[in-house]
Amino acid sequence: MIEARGLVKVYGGKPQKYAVQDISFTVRPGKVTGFLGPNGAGKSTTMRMIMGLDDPTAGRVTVNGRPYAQHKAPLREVGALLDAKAVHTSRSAWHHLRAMAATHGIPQQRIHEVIELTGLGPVATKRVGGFSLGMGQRLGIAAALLGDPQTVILDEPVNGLDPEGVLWVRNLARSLAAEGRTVFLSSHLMSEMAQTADHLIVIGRGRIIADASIQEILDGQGRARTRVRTGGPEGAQLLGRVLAGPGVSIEAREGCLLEVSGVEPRAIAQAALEQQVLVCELTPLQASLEEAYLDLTRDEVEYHSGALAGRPDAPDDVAAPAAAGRQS
Ligand SMILES: Nc1ncnc2c1ncn2[C@@H]1O[C@H](COP(=O)(O)OP(=O)(O)OP(=O)(O)O)[C@@H](O)[C@H]1O
Repeated sequence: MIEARGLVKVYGGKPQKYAVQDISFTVRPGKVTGFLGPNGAGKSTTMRMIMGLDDPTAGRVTVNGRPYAQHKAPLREVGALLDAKAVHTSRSAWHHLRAMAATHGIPQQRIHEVIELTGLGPVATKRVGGFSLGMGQRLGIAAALLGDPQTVILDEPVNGLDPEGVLWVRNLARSLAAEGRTVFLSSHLMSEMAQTADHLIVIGRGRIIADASIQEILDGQGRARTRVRTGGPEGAQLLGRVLAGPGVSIEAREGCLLEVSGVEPRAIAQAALEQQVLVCELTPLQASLEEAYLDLTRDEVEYHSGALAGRPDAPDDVAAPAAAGRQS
């Protein structure tokens, strides 16, 4: 279990930079919790504070009831992959893990287990300097699991991995959670988190903007739309005019097809009945998770892409690709 209360991190310089601004959250055991946010949102800073690598400017964070530094055997409580490149490149994977195990009183048998678990067997005696990105990530995860910790923290674990590697990390995270461990993974990709996490904590510009299950995040968008297909274009036009009003958005897709938000499907059916408009289809559409995420973080991204920068409508445009990919 990870508990953060009133956590603040300010970096020096002028002006001072709030990397994390008064955040509180709990990461519970038995679940995969995704820590999701755009680049520069404060994910790595938060994870570094959890691991005692950065001191909070204010607030407190504990792992399994205590600050990291107060655990007698921290590697057995919490294992983390924060920077996969932070290893001696001249050492072999085996030597890297053995050095860690030796300083933490971990038996050699456990080194064999994590090498087996992470598929590093064939390269265990090779120099880490020659490792591919994927092998480096696997070694970082092996190191995180070395102490058989109750809590596992992985910062962007699928970054740079091939599809097989991504699937492997996903399955590993899920199986660790199924064993009752606390699993906390960061990512800036909703598509990845949607397939791995049970619960999401969304951060933007150092503030928590959502802390909920995936379903709750979808439900909370309030952007439910309804696809309405009428018997002919005149009916669609008439219905569009009747439904129009404050808070209602109506998009004409084709002659006979409307997408309506801000009106319940039943009220649409009622209006069609009153106007004697034949309705051939009335389908509730749910916002995609990607769309929900873009909506949540629209104002929280540090930098929009160059092509959009400077345009007054930039934040709205950022959501356009997801809107185009809406699923029914
Ligand atoms: N050592 C530092 N000194 C000054 N500013 C920093 C430092 N580390 C991080 N920051 C700033 O704090 C903010 C949060 O950074 P952080 O790395 O925690 O974000 P992140 O969500 O992990 O982003 P990314 O996905 O890009 O890694 C950013 O604006 C970053 O530039």
